[in-house]
Amino acid sequence: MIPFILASSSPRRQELLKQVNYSFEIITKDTSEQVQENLLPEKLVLQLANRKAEAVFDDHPDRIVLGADTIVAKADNILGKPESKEEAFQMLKLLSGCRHSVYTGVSILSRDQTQHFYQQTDVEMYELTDDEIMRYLNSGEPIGKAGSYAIQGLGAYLVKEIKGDYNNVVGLPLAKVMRALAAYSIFPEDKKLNSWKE
Ligand SMILES: Cc1cn([C@H]2C[C@H](O)[C@@H](COP(=O)(O)OP(=O)(O)OP(=O)(O)O)O2)c(=O)[nH]c1=O
Repeated sequence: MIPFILASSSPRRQELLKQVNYSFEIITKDTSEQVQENLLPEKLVLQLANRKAEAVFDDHPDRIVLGADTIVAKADNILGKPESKEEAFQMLKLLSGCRHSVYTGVSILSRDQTQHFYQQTDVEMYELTDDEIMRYLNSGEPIGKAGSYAIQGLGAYLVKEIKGDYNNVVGLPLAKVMRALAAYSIFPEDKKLNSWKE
């Protein structure tokens, strides 16, 4: 099995793919996160995911390369990763007591085929007091997380309900990704998974 390239430095994406025994190697390249204004969230994540995948694919045109991007959207507000504690506070204040959507775009490039897709998961947060937000910020967890929270960590405390794929909120719509990768015959061959045949 030839490992594919994960063009992402996100530890969450790496964990999710390890969880299902995929063989992959991580190669990343810095790309700009600048996009034109007023882009729909789904278009935005697709554009950024494709940019990340393309930058690596250009150097490795004979490989399968997967890029992804996650953002949080509430009405017209698009929330990426916070650049400061103050910005993280504002984001959580905006999300408090409301519903928002998490979008992850995925781009899988190879010489033979190209696949682009996105997934949307709707999340409702509990009403948060300023004190709760401050205590959460002090944990340091919001750094590097779209929307300033991590559902898989202490951020679980903030989330009342979700509708859709949980893994998509963490950073990768795993079911869709596995189904897309099945097209390349690189399904995990872990003996433990098919030991019932022996
Ligand atoms: C909403 C949410 C986001 N996140 C994370 C997933 C992503 O790592 C991050 C969004 O940032 P991204 O820009 O999508 O990814 P990244 O900068 O971490 O990695 P790379 O650009 O190299 O691919 O937010 C969580 O871990 N948990 C959550 O609940």
